[in-house]
Amino acid sequence: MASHSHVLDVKDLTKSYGDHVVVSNFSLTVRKGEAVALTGRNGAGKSTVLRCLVGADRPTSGTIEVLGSKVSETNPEFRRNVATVIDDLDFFPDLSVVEHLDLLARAHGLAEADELVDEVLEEVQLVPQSGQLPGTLSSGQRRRLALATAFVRPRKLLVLDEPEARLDVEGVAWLGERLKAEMKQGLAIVMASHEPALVEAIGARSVELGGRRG
Ligand SMILES: Nc1ncnc2c1ncn2[C@@H]1O[C@H](COP(=O)(O)OP(=O)(O)OP(=O)(O)O)[C@@H](O)[C@H]1O
Repeated sequence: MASHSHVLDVKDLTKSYGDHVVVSNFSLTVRKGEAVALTGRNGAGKSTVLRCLVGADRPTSGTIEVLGSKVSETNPEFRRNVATVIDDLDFFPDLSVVEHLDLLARAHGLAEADELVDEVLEEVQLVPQSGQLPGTLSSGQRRRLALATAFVRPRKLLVLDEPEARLDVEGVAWLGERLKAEMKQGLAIVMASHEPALVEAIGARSVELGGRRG
């Protein structure tokens, strides 16, 4: 698998909802250590592309491969390679912050899960909230928890939908530094973003989506 030069290879992705063509013949390749920012107005199709990349939605036509494997939410190898934060509402209501991170780190069989969870909790500044349930967190804290879930699991491609949303200024700066460090380790990133400062901070290649209105 290490021989694949592209981490992500999207060819001629088209996605329609009924008669509404949201994304038309979209192609993209992303290499190891590279970041791509999907930009474009509200409704341009950014989230639609991201959902297709992670297997949460199916393309109408076209192909998507991650390290040479077709996208499949049920393929363990695909899930080991792709970490995603496209929705921060998907938490178990009765598991605390630390329990969410523990569960993920252990489920993915990461070595030294306890240490990793402690480090990530510290980094996202949720140590004081570690025993709280997701429903009792502020919206920015929930976003930090969502980001933390991506950092306690294996990943070669990170897919993020507006990761800056609801983060304070300091949080956006932290995220930029964290993503840059991940890229140095070889992580490929695809994100949708409305925050030029973040796109610039990580040196992401901008790809504008321009679907028609309506
Ligand atoms: N399940 C669906 N059924 C019908 N139309 C949909 C569905 N999901 C998305 N769309 C439509 O697809 C278009 C693209 O939506 P998408 O969420 O991908 O845009 P976006 O670029 O991420 O926008 P934003 O910047 O507002 O997040 C919109 O016109 C939206 O209404």
